[in-house]
Amino acid sequence: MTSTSAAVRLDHVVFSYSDTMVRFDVTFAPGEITAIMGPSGAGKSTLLNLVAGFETPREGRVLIGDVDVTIAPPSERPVSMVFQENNLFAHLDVEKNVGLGRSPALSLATADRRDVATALTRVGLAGMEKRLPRELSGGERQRVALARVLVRDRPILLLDEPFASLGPALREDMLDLVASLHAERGMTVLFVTHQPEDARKLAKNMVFVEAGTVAAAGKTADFFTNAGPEAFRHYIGGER
Ligand SMILES: Nc1ncnc2c1ncn2[C@@H]1O[C@H](COP(=O)(O)OP(=O)(O)OP(=O)(O)O)[C@@H](O)[C@H]1O
Repeated sequence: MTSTSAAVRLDHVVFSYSDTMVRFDVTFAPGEITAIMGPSGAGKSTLLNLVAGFETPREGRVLIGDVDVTIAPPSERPVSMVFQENNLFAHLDVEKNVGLGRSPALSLATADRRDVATALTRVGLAGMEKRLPRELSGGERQRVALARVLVRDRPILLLDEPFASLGPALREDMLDLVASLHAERGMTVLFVTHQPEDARKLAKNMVFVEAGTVAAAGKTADFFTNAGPEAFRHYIGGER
């Protein structure tokens, strides 16, 4: 059940939308959680989309472990992703939404169904198998998305502000859940968040993105000292 962790590298990547250009040259440590922070519009989601394969670089390479995935379609990358919302198919019940992590056609063998049940129990949703997404709270929906991550069992997990719309207590619970799943599976996690406390609590490493590039990278603990990167201190100061 354990995913093999792998480093994620954006090697001199250049990408542009019509009027925005990003340049990323950065490595994410294998098996560790890295928080990605930075101002709105800085390019954090774009970075995750380049790793997931929803966007393709104009120059440079995307590497997962030793494998060059620069032009691989999303379905061929060893990656799971959880967004702020809309992770689930509205017309499919909880069990099927999780089962999709194992089989896009939902052709599930007995062992797959057992893994789905185990994952739902693991995230605290046993008994809710037949509910539709609209019959769940926001936190429960994100738990379903995490259960799908478990049955998908890929070595890379991309989290794009997954708990931003939850209240503080619930967010705390979800951070604990991610921390324990990471302790079990050891996947490489890239975690975009606007909350400094989330980064402090969960992430060993920090990447600070500003104006389409990595302005600073290092240990999270170092970022929060007086000697932390000035751009980051300025950003945190402005957020408070
Ligand atoms: N599909 C798109 N087409 C054109 N421009 C886009 C597209 N997606 C993002 N952009 C632009 O690219 C830049 C980076 O956007 P991105 O979503 O990566 O920022 P972000 O750091 O994740 O922001 P936020 O914290 O607000 O989510 C922004 O200027 C944005 O307007």
